[in-house]
Amino acid sequence: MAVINDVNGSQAFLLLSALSFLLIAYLVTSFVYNVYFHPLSKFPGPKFAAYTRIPYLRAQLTGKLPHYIKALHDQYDSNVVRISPDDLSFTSPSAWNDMFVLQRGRETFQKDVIIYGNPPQGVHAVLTANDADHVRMRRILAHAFSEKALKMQEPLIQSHVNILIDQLRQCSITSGGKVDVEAFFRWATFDIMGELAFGESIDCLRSQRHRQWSSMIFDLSKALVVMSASRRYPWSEKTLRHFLPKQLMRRTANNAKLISELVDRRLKGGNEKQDFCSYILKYNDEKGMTVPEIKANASLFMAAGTDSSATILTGCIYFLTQNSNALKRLSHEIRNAFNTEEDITFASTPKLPYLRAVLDESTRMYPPTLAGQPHRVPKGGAMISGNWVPAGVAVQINQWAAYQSRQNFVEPNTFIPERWLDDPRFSADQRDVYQPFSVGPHHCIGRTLAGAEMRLIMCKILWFFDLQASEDTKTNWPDQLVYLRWQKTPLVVRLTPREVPQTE
Ligand code: HEM
Repeated sequence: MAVINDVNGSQAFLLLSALSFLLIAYLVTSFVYNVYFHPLSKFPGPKFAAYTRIPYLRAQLTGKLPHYIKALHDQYDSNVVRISPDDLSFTSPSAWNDMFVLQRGRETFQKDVIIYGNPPQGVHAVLTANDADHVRMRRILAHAFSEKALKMQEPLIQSHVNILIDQLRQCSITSGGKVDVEAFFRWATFDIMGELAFGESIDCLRSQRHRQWSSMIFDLSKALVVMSASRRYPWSEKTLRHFLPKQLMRRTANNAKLISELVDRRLKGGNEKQDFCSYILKYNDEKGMTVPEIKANASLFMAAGTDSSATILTGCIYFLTQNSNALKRLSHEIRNAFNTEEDITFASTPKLPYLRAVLDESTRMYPPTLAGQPHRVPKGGAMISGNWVPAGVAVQINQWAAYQSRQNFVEPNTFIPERWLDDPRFSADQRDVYQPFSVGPHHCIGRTLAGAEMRLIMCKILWFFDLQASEDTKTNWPDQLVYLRWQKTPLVVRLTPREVPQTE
């Protein structure tokens, strides 16, 4: 009996030893291959990141992905780094065109489905649609985002900006001047986009009813990051889904239902409003969009067209409160450009050069789009910024890392609007790398709208109020985690209503 046990024991020992040996051999071989022989081994980056995705996933799940990518670009002093076994990050200006602009004879770079995932109910909006569907949807949507449409939409947007100003005034009176502008900008941009996407107000500024919707975006983007990390491994996607907060999942489902009802109501409502649907209905022919696609796009507008502008506006207020010269110069420019409030319009505000510089510099310091837009290199490979990259590799441009790079900007970590005004101190700035709205066929369709909205809001705020930091303004406010978007915390500043010239 003892002999049999000994034989079994030694067989088990041999088996275990063989398995351990195979495992070690596999780990060593894959390390040596990934680090020294992989087609990406020529790119700079840490050996551990070349070997395993663990550092990337850790950064992603702890809300520090842009920080991780920026640190690697700084450490290797390079505008291309290998951030995981098959991911490259670029911060060079030419990478934008090389990746996103159509090139004859080359297939397009496709969005990395591991990151973007598949849409609920399988209906894609314009952002993730395949090339043919993208062209079809974009053709219809272009009418709703044209200069002409924007002109017609101005009264709607002005009315919401006026509500914002009234609400800020009331809040500043009741709270001794202290106002959390982060919340107000989020509510205002939701109200404006609700009006344009559904033809009715979500009314976050005046009522509590839908405010939860606007604050939910932060939790939702965390959940999206967890899901996208989990898609890396087939076993983890289904498992991790069970750990997402049930309340968030319930609220997301309720939201989707609400969006669907709002679109249904709008589609029944005819064509007299100046919102997006009026254009979609007018130009929707047999090659147009289906109702589920209209709903998917309405949902995208609420996600893409609200927090992005609100982030730049909040960042802009923060940087102005920390830079008294810039605040003084901008207040002076705005208050001298107009005679009365009525002069502040979509047509007049682009004429203010310092305002443009302040908004660009706020966007450079605190860009709202932080996902890096990971895309896969198409069949046949591609040249990106002078580097040959094989097919299938995931490539991205992380805007924050690119804008904070000393290879691209002089004094990159300092807020200096003058750099956008041809100040010779900044002649070495690589301004071409600054593409907050991306380039190519998928560039932001709401770019003109966002610019008009942000200029209007900034002008009206500095027209009606004196702005100052308050004792509650955190001086390190932008030190925030990132889950696709900055996880913004309240920004409490002092707004004091000022005497303004009255309309005759
Ligand atoms: C300052 C504010 C904004 C910034 C910085 C911004 C930035 C961007 C960027 C970088 C993209 C490309 C995303 C990608 O390819 O993965 C994009 C796409 C898009 N944006 Fe914006 N956006 C802003 C405001 C808006 C607004 C107000 C709307 C209005 C609804 C909007 C609607 C869209 C849509 C629909 C797309 C997808 C376009 C396509 O795939 O063809 N954005 N935006």
